[in-house]
Amino acid sequence: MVAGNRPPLVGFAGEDLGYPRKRQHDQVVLPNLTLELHEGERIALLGESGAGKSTLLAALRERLCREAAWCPQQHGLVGQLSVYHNIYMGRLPEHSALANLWNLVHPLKRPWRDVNELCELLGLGGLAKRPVSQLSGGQRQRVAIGRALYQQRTLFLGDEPLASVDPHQALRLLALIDERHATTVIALHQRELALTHFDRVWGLRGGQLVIDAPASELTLGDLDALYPDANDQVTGSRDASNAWPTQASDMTSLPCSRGRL
Ligand SMILES: Nc1ncnc2c1ncn2[C@@H]1O[C@H](COP(=O)(O)OP(=O)(O)OP(=O)(O)O)[C@@H](O)[C@H]1O
Repeated sequence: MVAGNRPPLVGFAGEDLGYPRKRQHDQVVLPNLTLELHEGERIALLGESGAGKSTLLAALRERLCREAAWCPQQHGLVGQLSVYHNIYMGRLPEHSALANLWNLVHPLKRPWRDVNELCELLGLGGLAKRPVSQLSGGQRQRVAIGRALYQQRTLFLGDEPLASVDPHQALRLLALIDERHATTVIALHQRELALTHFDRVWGLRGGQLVIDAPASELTLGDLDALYPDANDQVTGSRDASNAWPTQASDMTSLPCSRGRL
């Protein structure tokens, strides 16, 4: 989407992002960062492990506060609690303490219905009562996405929310996220997906934002440059074993349906 002349939702102008340290110098991960996020943009955030994706997402989250739904890298789920209760947690602050306590034992009618509908869309139909500790990695990932969707915000920030799901599920989940959020910033490592399903790419390397460009103007080779090991891999070609479908309609396999300085 073209940002036009509208002011950004959030922007950094030559700012240092990183982590404060006691009795030492602060650790700056992304020095002198300048970027803007505009309403309606779908941003793929790429970079090798340790490049600073989580650091940037944490800074965006801090700025956007309650405007943004948040899907963390470590999921942050409570294993002993059911899928329902973990997804319900997305809106815990909206209910009274008494309602939340009651809901632990007797799920509230409307949230129970809404969460079950969401579970169907996420391919978790029939699992609402199951403890999260008894789910597969991909199912847990979908619960974490479900909890973020249940927050019902206009913005979605996700730290590798598609890391544990297969390519077909990833497309369906992305479609769900896009359907419910006007603006998204998603960290991921799937370069093809970044080019085919996002408007814009932010690429981090060596503490710098080295790519900030429309996806349509980039090639796989451009994204390879973000990864020092890329020379060992296939560049610009598609291995049939990990090729991404390009349309959500290509999918058939889903069972149902840190602080700034
Ligand atoms: N809480 C923290 N305190 C201090 N340094 C941190 C903290 N979290 C991360 N770092 C450091 O900041 C740098 C960037 O980490 P970050 O988690 O943002 O990278 P990333 O791109 O998200 O990596 P990954 O793909 O592995 O999740 C790394 O050097 C990391 O060691």
